[in-house]
Amino acid sequence: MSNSALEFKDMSFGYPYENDLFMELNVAVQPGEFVSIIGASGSGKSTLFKLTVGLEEPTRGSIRLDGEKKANRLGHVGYMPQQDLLLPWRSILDNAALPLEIKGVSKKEAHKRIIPLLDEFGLNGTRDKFPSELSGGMRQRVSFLRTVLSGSPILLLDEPFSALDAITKVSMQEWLLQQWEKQGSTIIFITHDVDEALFLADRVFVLTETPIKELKEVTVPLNRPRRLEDLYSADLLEVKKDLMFELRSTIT
Ligand SMILES: Nc1ncnc2c1ncn2[C@@H]1O[C@H](COP(=O)(O)OP(=O)(O)OP(=O)(O)O)[C@@H](O)[C@H]1O
Repeated sequence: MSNSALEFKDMSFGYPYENDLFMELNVAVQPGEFVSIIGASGSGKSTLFKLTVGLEEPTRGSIRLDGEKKANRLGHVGYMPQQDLLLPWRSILDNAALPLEIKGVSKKEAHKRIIPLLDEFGLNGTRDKFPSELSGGMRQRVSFLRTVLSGSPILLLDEPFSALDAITKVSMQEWLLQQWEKQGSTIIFITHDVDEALFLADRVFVLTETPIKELKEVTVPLNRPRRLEDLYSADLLEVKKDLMFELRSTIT
């Protein structure tokens, strides 16, 4: 059996002078899986990401990527934030080139690698434009391309579509699923939106009580490729109802 892409093993963590937020948590995400994480504000979603990338370290237990405790997890995990963080003075091509340039690849070589990808990522005709000339959805495509170019097999996406309007959001979700199927990466996706969590993921992890000793887990009863109308199937509505009740019970 292959190693888990990401594994928390008996992992405990609390901020200094605070009670533990996670207590002996055991979670494993398999290679190529799409997992959503959902939870109320303050439930620990961002902290879970900070632990995964190594910005925080567990107080007990371990975090493994591909079966190994890595000293520098930041270099092994791609991160896509809610805001696109594109540099306004750089063209789209130069923005996309940034992760390669940081790794020491020359600008010319980076451009050579990226130009064919622009088309693949639905960014045809944008290479010489600047971020301010692109819609929010297009900017997030560039941001995702940049995350993929980090070369990491595991991608952490932190509410990447929460600032988009409802229609753009749905088309970006469909687009993301196509990209994920093509790339074969492992994706962990934080969201506040139950429909989004269910539409995208194989499994949804729900952050409920604190300290978190286990993640409540829901397997999404949908086949792939996903279709928008699947969100209205009877099985899914039942799961959605349970998730909504679960989340509501966490809000005091
Ligand atoms: N640097 C810190 N020092 C101390 N406590 C912190 C720190 N960062 C977060 N916390 C606390 O840890 C808990 C979890 O915070 P976290 O940001 O992980 O939640 P979240 O689920 O991502 O919330 P949101 O959805 O609002 O982003 C909260 O009670 C928060 O106040």
